[in-house]
Amino acid sequence: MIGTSDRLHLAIQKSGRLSDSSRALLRESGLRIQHGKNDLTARVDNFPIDLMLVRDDDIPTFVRDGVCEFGIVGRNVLEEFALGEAEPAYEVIAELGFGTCALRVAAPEGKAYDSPASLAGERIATSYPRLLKRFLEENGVEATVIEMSGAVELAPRLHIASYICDLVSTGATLEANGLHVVDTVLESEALLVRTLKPLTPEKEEAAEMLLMRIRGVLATQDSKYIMMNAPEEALATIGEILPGVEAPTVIPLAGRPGHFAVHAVCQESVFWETLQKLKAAGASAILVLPIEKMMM
Ligand SMILES: Nc1ncnc2c1ncn2[C@@H]1O[C@H](COP(=O)(O)OP(=O)(O)OP(=O)(O)O)[C@@H](O)[C@H]1O
Ligand SMILES: O=P(O)(O)OC[C@H]1O[C@H](OP(=O)(O)OP(=O)(O)O)[C@H](O)[C@@H]1O
Ligand SMILES: [Mg+2]
Repeated sequence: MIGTSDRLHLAIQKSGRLSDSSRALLRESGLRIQHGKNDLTARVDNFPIDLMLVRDDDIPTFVRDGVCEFGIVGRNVLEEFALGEAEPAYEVIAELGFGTCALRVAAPEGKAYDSPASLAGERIATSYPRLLKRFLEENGVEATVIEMSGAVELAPRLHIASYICDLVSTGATLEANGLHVVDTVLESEALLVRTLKPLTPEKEEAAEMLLMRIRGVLATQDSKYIMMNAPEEALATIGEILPGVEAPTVIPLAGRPGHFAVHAVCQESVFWETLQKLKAAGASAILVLPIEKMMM
């Protein structure tokens, strides 16, 4: 019997860009999320885990201190935090494929930029001072970093800074503010992180079960089950075309000597071009099916 103290704690963003996808990933991993008496925690009724619904900035601290054994947070927030720490504070368990964005340097239209050297002596506004300072240091550039907690895109117009360093996804915010990308400081996506503090055996067991399920969900996201029929002479070529397949299953077709059914799990995207190549190689009746669950 698992008691309350043996429940894991997973910190996710309460409300913002990562919230919906974080919850969706947990739901797909089979976790039934219940809302608690307040909005700051959510209990999972079929797994020994409680969710902590917090500001994303607090997640690295909670994971470092072991208050939460796990957290889902953007690489940008995590690395900015880590640069202020003397020792490693967490382990990255998985890249989650959502919250994709990049920390980029941008300049007003018409402002010249050839290389990081163009930033020398300039003022750059950002909410990520440590990551920006590391980028400047790595490029041997001295510039003034102006820290802002938000609305960084306004800095050039307010004459606070001549460049900005902020998160960009579609680029629409930059464009709306008359700015364009000139360089990249960090590519980011949501990460699952784990504390380095040791867990009790009960928590360790639950943690391993959770990770196996999350890895299974991530593995199915790009994977497809592919089936086709093919003559024997086409089998070798088909094996080379199938993306991300180590060993397809090859089964003789009843009543059709020399013909086989080929089944395989493709762990990479299957494009129309792949199907056309398979057909040209001699495959027929090609089916591509989604995979609902997977445990490796
Ligand atoms: N435009 C974007 N597209 C995709 N992902 C983004 C984008 N902007 C930010 N992100 C990612 O989502 C994370 C959360 O972004 P959000 O804007 O919701 O944070 P926030 O305003 O700091 O929220 P909080 O209130 O939790 O502090 C970012 O740290 C980053 O990893
Ligand atoms: O390139 P885009 O697709 O336009 O996205 C970039 C914007 O998204 C983020 O802000 P967000 O909208 O999350 O608001 P926030 O600054 O209040 O966190 C980021 O700080 C940029 O302002
Ligand atoms: Mg935040």
